[in-house]
Amino acid sequence: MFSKRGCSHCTFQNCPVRPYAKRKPNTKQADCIYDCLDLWLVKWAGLLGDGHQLHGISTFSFQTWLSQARQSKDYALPNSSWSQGMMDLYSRFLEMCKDGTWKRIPSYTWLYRSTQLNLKKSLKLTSEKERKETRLFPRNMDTEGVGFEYAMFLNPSEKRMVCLFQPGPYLEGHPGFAHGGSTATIIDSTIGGCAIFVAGRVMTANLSINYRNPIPLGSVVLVDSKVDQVEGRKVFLSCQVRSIDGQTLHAEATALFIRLDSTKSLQQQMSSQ
Ligand SMILES: CCCCCCCC(=O)SCCNC(=O)CCNC(=O)[C@H](O)C(C)(C)COP(=O)(O)OP(=O)(O)OC[C@H]1O[C@@H](n2cnc3c(N)ncnc32)[C@H](O)[C@@H]1OP(=O)(O)O
Repeated sequence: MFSKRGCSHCTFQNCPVRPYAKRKPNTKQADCIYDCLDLWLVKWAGLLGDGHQLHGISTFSFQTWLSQARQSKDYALPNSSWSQGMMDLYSRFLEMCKDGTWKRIPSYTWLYRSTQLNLKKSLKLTSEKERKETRLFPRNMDTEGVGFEYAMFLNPSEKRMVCLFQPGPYLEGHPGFAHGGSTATIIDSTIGGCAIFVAGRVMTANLSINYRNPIPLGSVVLVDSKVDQVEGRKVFLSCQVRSIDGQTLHAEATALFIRLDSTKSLQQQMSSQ
């Protein structure tokens, strides 16, 4: 994707602009760099194939591309902030995906894109514009490694979802340890993801957590959740948070999720309460 030579027009190193990209007549070098960055975002977001020319890209607003790029970026892929422990665990689960037992769950800045549920018609809580301006809470930081670094894997036959979680320095509670609220967030997200795959549109009605041992910032823990029972619209789940070696139990939780009324939009559901 990247031209090793850099852009012949703006000299931006590692510029993705291909040799075929033509600098528009009378374009200043700074403008050219801006075009190149726009194109880089387009490429990064996988929004255009190789045959597309630079020409015309600059007519799109940078903010629009940034928003689309964010929504299209899969945040559950390894990045340079992942520790060796995180990488090893990730590789272990990827290996288990090969026979189809486990599935890697991509993660975007919008929940329902992550869960691949087609809820476009029923989810009318936010307009398209509002949706672009909101972000899934655990994916609200762009800088890699400072907040929630996590990747989830689903075992559909066991109705089980695991989450590899590496809390960064912005999640600090007591010095050096993850804030209990961040632990609750990752538990809720993991259990919630599991409930969504089993029951569709759900919301957390109850989440009960026992904190057993603090989680050091930068360490890697495994959040392991499963569906225990489904009774009508109620989905009961449980979860344990353990160190990679399984020796330390950091937290355990139980939760109740309620499947939302499928005949109503989320907005109708909310306004009827
Ligand atoms: C991958 C990332 C995943 C991210 C997941 C994130 C999940 C979240 O954070 S969701 C946000 C936090 N949750 C909320 O804001 C939910 C707020 N609560 C609500 O909106 C509603 O109370 C809601 C939707 C849960 C239930 O409302 P409603 O659909 O009207 O159900 P309702 O008729 O009251 O109750 C249905 C049944 O559940 C039971 N129930 C409802 N709430 C509870 C509760 N807290 N405890 C025990 N039972 C309950 C009721 O007693 C009833 O039981 P039964 O059928 O036996 O009489």
